[in-house]
Amino acid sequence: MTSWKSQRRIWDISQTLRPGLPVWPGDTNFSFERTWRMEDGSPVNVGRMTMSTHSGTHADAPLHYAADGADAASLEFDPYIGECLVIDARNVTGDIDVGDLPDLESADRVLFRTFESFPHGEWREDFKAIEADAIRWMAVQGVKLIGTDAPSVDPQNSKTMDAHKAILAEDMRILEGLVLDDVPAGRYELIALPLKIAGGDAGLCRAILRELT
Ligand SMILES: Nc1ccccc1C(=O)C[C@H](N)C(=O)O
Ligand SMILES: [Zn+2]
Ligand SMILES: [Zn+2]
Repeated sequence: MTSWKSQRRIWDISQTLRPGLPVWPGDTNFSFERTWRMEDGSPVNVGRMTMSTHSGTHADAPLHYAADGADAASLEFDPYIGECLVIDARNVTGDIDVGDLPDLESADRVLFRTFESFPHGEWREDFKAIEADAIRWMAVQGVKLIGTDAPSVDPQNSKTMDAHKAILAEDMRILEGLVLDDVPAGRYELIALPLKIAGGDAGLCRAILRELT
């Protein structure tokens, strides 16, 4: 038998898609059901899912926050694969601002851990967002992708979407809903490819971090 054990340690930073997955208030719940069942005599099991494009761990496509923005199927690979810096922002009070940022070590991709423990079982309205100034500051430093364990880079009640707009203006990319509980701050290889959904305003991701060589 082939052994699939990786030489380098891998952290799964994806939420598990399942019924009961916390979703943005008012958005579509995640559901999964079997349409063909082996116990009913089918030669195979086949399922069907219903979900929001922003379920669990996902990448926002620019189309989510710009009417003429790129859809999920048009997203480039490069922002979603490569070296990243995980920042521990658990002790930040309020939203993440420029003064909360450590030395970014020339990272192209930055992921923020804000939760002490990821809320797998409940929706948390009080998540930490990211200030537009902090986004612009990261852009100046060369950051191309911003990720967070929070469900959005803007506060839940935002009407102005300042962080998303700053990200649009800087042509950066976004990952939301990462699970970083077991990941010490530092540098990793990120792999988080969004699903290729034509017209999609976001793409669900299986996101992992891999130990660097
Ligand atoms: N599902 C929604 C319904 C209404 C308003 C926002 C959302 C979001 O999912 C926000 C989000 N994840 C974001 O990209 O910031
Ligand atoms: Zn989103
Ligand atoms: Zn977003």
